[in-house]
Amino acid sequence: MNQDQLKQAVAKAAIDYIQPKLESDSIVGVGTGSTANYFIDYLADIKGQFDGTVASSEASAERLKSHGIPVYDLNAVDQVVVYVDGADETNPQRMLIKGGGAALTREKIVAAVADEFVCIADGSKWVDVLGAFPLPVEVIPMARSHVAREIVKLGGSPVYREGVVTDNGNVILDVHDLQITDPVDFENKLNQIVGVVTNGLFAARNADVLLLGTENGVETK
Ligand SMILES: O=C[C@H](O)[C@H](O)[C@H](O)COP(=O)(O)O
Repeated sequence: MNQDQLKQAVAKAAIDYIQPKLESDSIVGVGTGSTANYFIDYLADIKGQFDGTVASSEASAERLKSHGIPVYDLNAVDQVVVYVDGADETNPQRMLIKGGGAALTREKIVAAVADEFVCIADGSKWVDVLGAFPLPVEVIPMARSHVAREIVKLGGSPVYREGVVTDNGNVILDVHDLQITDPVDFENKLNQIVGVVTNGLFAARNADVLLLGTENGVETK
């Protein structure tokens, strides 16, 4: 199977995983990216088995609405029963790097609210040590140079993602040359830099379940 087929396989597996947990008043958290897009398309097949969704990006909200799936403001819901999203990297502890599509902050918010976080990823995302994928950091625009200098002090090489503005009106620095041996510590250190909104490490709040697409099928980690 190619990478696209693996993404479809894990998206379908996520539907099978969440379906028994859904009730007529359930709210499903929906992530962002190409794998999440497959999940959205499969979710359309079971609409009516849950109330609606909250989305981690404007793009996902639009895709959900195009399928006739209700999308709620997160402030208007009491509970998100499950959050399903892709990742750019995952380690064996289900700690993740996310934000390749610049949606990391809203993704982290929905993940924080959700009772359960199900990550769906093709096998190319599996690593022993996080950091080969440049770590996205969302930054308030006026703090960009300050944050970049502070990241250099932490041993990273920040690169401004030209032309990208997040759904929150901010910019992204992608941090290269990392080998993140203590993800919770590094996530916290980055978040303490003034001007950082958040970073793409999902370590303090890792995924509860990982559905990993491999040549041998979808493995549950
Ligand atoms: O900001 C984007 C998200 O974190 C995505 O979940 C991540 O980049 C993975 O995207 P894809 O499923 O397209 O590989």
